[in-house]
Amino acid sequence: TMGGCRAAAAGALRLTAFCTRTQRPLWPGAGTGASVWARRSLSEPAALEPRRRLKTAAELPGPSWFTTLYWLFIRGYGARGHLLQCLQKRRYGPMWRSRFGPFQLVNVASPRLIAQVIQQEGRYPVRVELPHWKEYRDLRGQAYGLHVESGPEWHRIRSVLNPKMLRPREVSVFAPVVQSVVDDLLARLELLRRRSPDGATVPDLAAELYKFGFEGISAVLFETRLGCLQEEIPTDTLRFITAVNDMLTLSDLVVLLPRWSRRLLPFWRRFVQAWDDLYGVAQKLVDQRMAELAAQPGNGGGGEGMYLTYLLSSDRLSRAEVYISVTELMLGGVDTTSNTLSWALYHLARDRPAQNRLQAEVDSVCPDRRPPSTQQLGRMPYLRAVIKETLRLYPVVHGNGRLVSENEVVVDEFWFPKKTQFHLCHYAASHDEEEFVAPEEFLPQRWLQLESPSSHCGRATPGFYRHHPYSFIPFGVGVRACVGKRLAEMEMHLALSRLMQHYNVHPEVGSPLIEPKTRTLLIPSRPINLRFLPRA
Ligand code: HEM
Repeated sequence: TMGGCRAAAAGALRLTAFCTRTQRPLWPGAGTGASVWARRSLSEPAALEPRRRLKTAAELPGPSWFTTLYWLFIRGYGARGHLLQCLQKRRYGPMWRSRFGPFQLVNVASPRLIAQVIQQEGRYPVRVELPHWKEYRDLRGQAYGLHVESGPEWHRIRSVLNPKMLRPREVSVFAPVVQSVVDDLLARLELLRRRSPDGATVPDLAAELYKFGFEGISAVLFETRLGCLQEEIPTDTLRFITAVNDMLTLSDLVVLLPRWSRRLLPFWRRFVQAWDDLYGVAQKLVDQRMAELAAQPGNGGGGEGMYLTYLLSSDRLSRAEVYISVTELMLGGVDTTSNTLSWALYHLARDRPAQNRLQAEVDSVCPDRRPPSTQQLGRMPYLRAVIKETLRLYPVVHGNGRLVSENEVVVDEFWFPKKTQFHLCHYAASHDEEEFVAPEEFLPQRWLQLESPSSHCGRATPGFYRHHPYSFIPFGVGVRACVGKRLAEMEMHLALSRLMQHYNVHPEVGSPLIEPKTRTLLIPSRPINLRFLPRA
């Protein structure tokens, strides 16, 4: 399918583009710099088609900045960015323009259109310019790192980080250390559960799972256990977790506020402080580990050992780049896996048949509560389906970005100049009822081929649950996709399977339904408390 889409996108590019020349861009920023006339060579297939006039961004429907402000601040969509995607899609169709502070956005919310943008993203795709992140890095003289860096420089860093992070075989090297972190998680949940007044409830599960995420990524990076899941949580861990929260909360706000407001309002100062804390903790851990490595005779590189050892021994990153890469990997590893796991458990607790089925699968592959190996995880399709379904309902990255700087982009009958900022509406796409039957329901079985409720005479209706591949891209796609995908999946699969071996999970008595909210990422709007009852 992806090949087909690629061909379709290439076909669209081959069309001769006839755009009306406008003296002044109808939509500020849309036509600047590049010529509005886009002529492309007439190659064979396109020549047969009638000449088509391509429209410009100015012809897209969309709300004014004033209307957006109204939605964000008066109607309360500021913390419900995911629902704003759906609302605007209903109102304007699958592609519309909007403004977010200084950013002019072209929103795309159908998988077909998202695929077209991604397929034209070029060699060095950029998600979004993060001027405030960049400014902070400049202020402190730090390297830019993956999120801020672009072009061949970004690619160089990725090519160092990728090999040991994204190849399944390489990532399975980290399985034993992740298993030991899961041991700690189980012990920690057992302690909390026993200590609670009813002897079962673990309050604010996501908070515990943050520590699991942090310990997991740190164990992989540093080959050292920090003890985040112990009784006494290291102060640096708390500092880091608080700083992640502050930075993510302030990031969207700081970028909207004019510079002059920084002397009057506390936000920029707090944003800088949060980054100082994040970077400071990472730098300290790297330095500690380096001192340990230097003290160990015979441990002089070769890329053996854990991730940091590998990064340092590759010699392709400067020290400053190692610091910022480690900061970013730790940042990526905390909120993402923890919230996804919390939602998965939240739904399993409310869906007894789903939980039974998952437990039965884990028990049959790993009898006697033996911890699963990575090969055994591969034989647990329902486990993987539960995580997928959770990410479909709650994509932590609910909206992604693409700023295509190398070429112009054609999406359906629209032409966009270089440097157009696209907003890829992951949430709207994965909740689209044209793609997913009963999109608001938690139905892990939709990911298992051939299972469908509309089976006829005992035979499943093939394709009942089929969807466009780009309607579900929680980790992004292409060369800029999530670098932590494999590790995140391994962590979530190991933790969830082992939790299922040990506990029956129940909702708190009388607990309300919990909606997600947006705080840069999509997270639960209130703490998820669950009861953990040991399995007989
Ligand atoms: C449930 C777990 C996770 C989800 C859903 C997720 C999702 C994403 C998404 C959607 C992107 C943007 C990709 C794109 O633009 O195409 C991204 C980027 C990134 N993620 Fe993750 N992520 C997860 C876990 C992690 C973990 C555990 C780490 C760290 C080990 C991590 C590190 C990163 C980094 C460093 C980037 C930036 C990559 C670049 O710009 O080149 N993520 N993630």
